[in-house]
Amino acid sequence: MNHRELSCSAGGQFMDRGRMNQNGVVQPLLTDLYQITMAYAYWKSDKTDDTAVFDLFFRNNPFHGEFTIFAGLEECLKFLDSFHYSQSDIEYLKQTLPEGIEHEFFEYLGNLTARDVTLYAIDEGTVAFPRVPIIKIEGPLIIVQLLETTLLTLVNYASLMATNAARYRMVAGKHVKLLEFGLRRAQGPDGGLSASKYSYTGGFDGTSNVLAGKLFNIPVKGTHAHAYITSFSSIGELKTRLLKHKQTGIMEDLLEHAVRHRAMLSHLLDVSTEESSEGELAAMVSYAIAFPDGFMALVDTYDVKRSGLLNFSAVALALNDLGYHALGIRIDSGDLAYLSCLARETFEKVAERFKVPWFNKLTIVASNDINEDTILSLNEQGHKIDCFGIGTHLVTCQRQPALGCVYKLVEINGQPRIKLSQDVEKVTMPGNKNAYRLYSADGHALIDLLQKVSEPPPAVGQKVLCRHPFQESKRAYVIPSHVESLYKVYWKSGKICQQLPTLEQVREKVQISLKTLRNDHKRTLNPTPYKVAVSDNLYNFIHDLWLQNAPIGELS
Ligand SMILES: Nc1ncnc2c1ncn2[C@@H]1O[C@H](COP(=O)(O)OP(=O)(O)OP(=O)(O)O)[C@@H](O)[C@H]1O
Ligand SMILES: O=P(O)(O)OC[C@H]1O[C@H](OP(=O)(O)OP(=O)(O)O)[C@H](O)[C@@H]1O
Ligand SMILES: O=C(O)c1cccnc1
Ligand SMILES: [Mg+2]
Repeated sequence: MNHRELSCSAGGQFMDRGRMNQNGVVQPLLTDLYQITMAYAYWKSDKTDDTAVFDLFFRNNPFHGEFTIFAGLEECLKFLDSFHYSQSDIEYLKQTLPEGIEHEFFEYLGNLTARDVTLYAIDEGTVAFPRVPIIKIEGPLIIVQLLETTLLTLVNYASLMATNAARYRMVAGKHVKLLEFGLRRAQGPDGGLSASKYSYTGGFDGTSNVLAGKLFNIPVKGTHAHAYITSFSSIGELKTRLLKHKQTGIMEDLLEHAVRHRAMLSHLLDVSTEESSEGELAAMVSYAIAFPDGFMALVDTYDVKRSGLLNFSAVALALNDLGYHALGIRIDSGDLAYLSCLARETFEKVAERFKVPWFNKLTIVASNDINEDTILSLNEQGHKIDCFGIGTHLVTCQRQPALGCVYKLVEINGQPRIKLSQDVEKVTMPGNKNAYRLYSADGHALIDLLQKVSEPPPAVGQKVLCRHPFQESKRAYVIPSHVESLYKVYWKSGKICQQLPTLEQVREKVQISLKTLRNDHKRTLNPTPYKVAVSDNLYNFIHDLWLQNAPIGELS
């Protein structure tokens, strides 16, 4: 993989070309061959001056949900900014495209940029709904066609991942920490980086992925693996037992403190020291010496109750003697509800007996194949987990591995285009459209409305007829208390023309935008679909065009 310039852009300011760093794999050849063969055929048929409008949208929300978080916009803009076929790209295409391609076409490709393209989009981090284009792109037909696959790959997984993360955040509640641990299981290195970035956007608090931390300025967090515990089998293996007292600076034997506390704890917790693992104790002592201010230990390697909690508490009390406060534990197997409650009870007993009130507040991290349903079930059972570490099912989007965003031609040279289908849901909405979100007086989003660009926007306090795009009898009057025009011009005349938010700001936007959705649209089981409508004018326009384009069959 050729990551030429893996780097995140610093957001928050207008970006100029010099600052436009992008994952090096995102380049014009990261596309399907058919975009380039079509480009040649368009060029041959003298369509270089044709202008087109394409809509980028999805038809169904993922994960049996009724909302999607739009993400990936900043990467699309960086791609437009850097769009240019290099000399070696052109050489490769010369060898790869069928023989007989006129050399002037390669010259044309070599001079192509996205300067004449205009891109409209909904803000990144906003909730979005089926059939409402999240990006609308206008410009010379050939260039806007060539952008299709790359824009889709930049938006599809990003939005899927941000939506998945937002759903985990909703079920976990706002007080529980969520960490993304998925790199080892992700769809390759680039998938892993995107997963870390967009799970943060969706509401995770950090990642274990160090490169993602560096590139995107996401908090990086972590504990340790079972290997660390199992690499020790006895206290005799400890090469050092000494740790400096935090306040006095005097070196003390941490192991000696831990062994003394362990003996006392074994009565309090009713666990025999013989049953517990000496290797685990040695591993924890050595880890505590390495990170006296950040001691967080895995307690499930042998037995949480009979070994892990006893050893952890002994080492944490030993650290306390030397002026340090441990952070907590991680549980990575077994019944996470039961074991987290057991751990909290243990900490409460220790807090009381040893007069260390902060022991009550030790962090309990849980991991091991966690998904949305596990969290819901743990919530029902009652648990004392403060932080979930989630890998596989988050990053692979277990419940639905792809979002079906598509990119469809809706207008060419000012003339609308419609794609018909036996499946009504797949018929495209023709023409250049604007999108509005209408809000009720209590601040909730009521409906998204698509109109032809020539129509005046809906006005606050005025009745608007909102029609189902395909079912004639489904319509409703809406009197909005607030009207939001969903599109902003993000790219025009070769420049990004909005101040781009930082990743942090996009992450905040996700939560703000989700708050505007009624709870029944967000519930996990059978959520209510959010309404997406068209104006009466657009309804008639679509259906007239449909009749003009659908052949009339003949029965014989
Ligand atoms: N209280 C609980 N309620 C519902 N699901 C749970 C609960 N505790 C754990 N789980 C989930 O149950 C599954 C248990 O996984 P598994 O059967 O592999 O057991 P394990 O504890 O990992 O076993 P091992 O000790 O062999 O590693 C995980 O997906 C975990 O997230
Ligand atoms: O379970 P996930 O949601 O994917 O979270 C990440 C997992 O990765 C680590 O162990 P790994 O799975 O590599 O090994 P183990 O489960 O066999 O200990 C960690 O201990 C978690 O269990
Ligand atoms: O830091 C951790 O605990 C971690 C990181 C990656 C995978 N599993 C756990
Ligand atoms: Mg595992």
